[in-house]
Amino acid sequence: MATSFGGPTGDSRRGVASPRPKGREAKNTFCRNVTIYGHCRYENTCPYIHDPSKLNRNENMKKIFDANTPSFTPGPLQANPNGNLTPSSRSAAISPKAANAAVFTPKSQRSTVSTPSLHTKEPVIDWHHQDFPEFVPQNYDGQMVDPNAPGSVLNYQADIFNTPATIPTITSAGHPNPYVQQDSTYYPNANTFQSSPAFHLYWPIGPQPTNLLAYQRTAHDFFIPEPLREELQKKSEVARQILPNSSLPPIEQYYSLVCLDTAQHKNQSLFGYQTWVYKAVSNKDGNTYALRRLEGFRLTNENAIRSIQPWKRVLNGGVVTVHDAFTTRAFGDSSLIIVTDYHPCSKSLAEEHFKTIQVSRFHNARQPASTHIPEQVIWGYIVQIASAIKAIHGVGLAARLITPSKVLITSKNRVRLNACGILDVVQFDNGRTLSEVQAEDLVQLGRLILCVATNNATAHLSMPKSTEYITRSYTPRLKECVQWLLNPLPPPATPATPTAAGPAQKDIDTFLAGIADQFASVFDSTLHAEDTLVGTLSRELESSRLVRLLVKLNFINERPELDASIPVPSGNTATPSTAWAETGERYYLKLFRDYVFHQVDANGHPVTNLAHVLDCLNKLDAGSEEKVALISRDEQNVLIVSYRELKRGVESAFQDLLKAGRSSGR
Ligand SMILES: Nc1ncnc2c1ncn2[C@@H]1O[C@H](COP(=O)(O)OP(=O)(O)OP(=O)(O)O)[C@@H](O)[C@H]1O
Repeated sequence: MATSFGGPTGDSRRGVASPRPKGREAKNTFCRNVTIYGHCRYENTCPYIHDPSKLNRNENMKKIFDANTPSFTPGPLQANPNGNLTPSSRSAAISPKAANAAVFTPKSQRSTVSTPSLHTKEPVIDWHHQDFPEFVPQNYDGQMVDPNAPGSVLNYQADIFNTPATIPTITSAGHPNPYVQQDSTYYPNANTFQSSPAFHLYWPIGPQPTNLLAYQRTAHDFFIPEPLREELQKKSEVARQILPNSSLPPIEQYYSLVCLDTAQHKNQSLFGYQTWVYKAVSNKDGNTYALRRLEGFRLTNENAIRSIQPWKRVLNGGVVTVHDAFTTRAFGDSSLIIVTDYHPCSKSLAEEHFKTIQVSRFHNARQPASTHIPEQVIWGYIVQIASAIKAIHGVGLAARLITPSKVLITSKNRVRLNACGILDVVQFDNGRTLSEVQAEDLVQLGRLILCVATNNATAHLSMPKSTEYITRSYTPRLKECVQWLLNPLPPPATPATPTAAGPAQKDIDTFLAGIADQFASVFDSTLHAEDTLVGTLSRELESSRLVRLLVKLNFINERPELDASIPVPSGNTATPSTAWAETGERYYLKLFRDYVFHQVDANGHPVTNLAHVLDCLNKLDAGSEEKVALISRDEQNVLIVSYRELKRGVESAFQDLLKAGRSSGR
């Protein structure tokens, strides 16, 4: 393709020199760079005329520079009683239908600048214009229409903090969502997006990286950070993994079981049964769940299995949500199945912090890993688990199993209590009171912290050694916290210990009050993490918006089967039309595609500039009034259109496609 951004408009972005005019032509031809950009970079060498007074007023010139020719400059906006800003004078504004009157005929050999004109005598292109409600950005120019005085305009730019009450709602009415205007087959549930923010304020939220060089910033600025992308993709991949020749049977509505628990040695001491953990997909909702199977469990009391019901209502960020419990014979025995949320790529605290070594052929043991765990990480665990315990105790339950192998790390420093509710079923009649098992939760938390901090799964069995390690490696605050949790009775009150905050009792509320300062610090870290994620999300929002636009453009551009015509239904009968031919609005779009993606530099080398692409697509999506010079592939014609007209063309063409698709019953 001989795409070049030359011609008299060659002054444009790529700085390509004008092609040589033929003979006398230049003498009477006004330079298009001046017409389009107001100046010509190559004035010294460019053979075209740059001073309008020197121009021969022949017929041709009159046609281009006729004073009566309406200009593209939008007229001043005026507020109408509905609160919309509209052109003050119809004649001064460009009607969207002006695009219909484009004199541009790409197949012709004319080489003059074709400026859409309302007074053109050229035959009107067969453009099946649709009457779409066009999105007109409103209320962004510091001007708002005063609802109390229709027609008057408020200026709220001066003090945005003091005027919101007087600003008419910047809500769904003031910030129409681009997706709402789309056809519902393309954007199902489009109406649910009503309250999304202004879509044409394409400015990244949050701090900008300043110490990066331009070439380093491009991808970094626009896309999701690499580690996060990798983590999310890995999780998605793991969640979708299946075993093609698996012999595991489907259980109830759960199928595609994959065993997550690959350890040969099964620890039966926690539940009293051999356990297995599977990932499975539910055919009811398509979601993936974790199923824990207790092999050989026999249900002797119907009420036991019902004790899982209150756990379904524990929805806490620190607890792996429990969904169901039932018994099954699908494995050839009688097994208890507990269904919980599945967290792909998660590890238990034991897997993370204790190394597993094979002691004998049948027995593995967890050994200390060598790494020292930073105190902030430990406080993060304490705060998250304590808040989970608070939620559990708050509904009259007890976690009952807070051990390193049953606390899951689901993402960086995010922990959740796993296997909750299982002991309530399997030890239903054990006769322990609620306060006993709740007090036991605090002791188990103390033990867990001790083991994790010392990197030793059996640290609680050698207390003096472990306490000495904690004294050496961590602050007295952490040591006091662990001691308070482990002691059966509260220790003597000191200002730093939780007992200082209340009466001498040992419950989760007293503990939370005692570690309030750590809560504040963990909460602050969480807020920072959230800010970062929201910033990332806002970037991805832009990406997803542009993907939709790109998909639309690609639906429209150069459809081979529609190159000559497309059946456009008129009334009930489909009539053939030439609307898809390259003389309609699609021709603009095709040239626009060249302008965005197929630019070449002065040497004819491809330009792959992501910023240029994003800039153009953002303007197209916003329907900006800015004009763009599109050059035909044979370089003989230049077409000047605004992004707004291009956007209208995209909408119109896309609607035609949807109608054609529906009429063919697809
Ligand atoms: N809800 C879940 N979502 C994702 N993975 C899970 C879930 N529950 C457990 N797992 C994973 O399944 C594996 C086995 O879990 P399990 O609780 O049996 O731990 P374990 O280390 O085998 O403990 P034990 O020593 O008691 O056998 C672990 O790797 C754990 O990360």
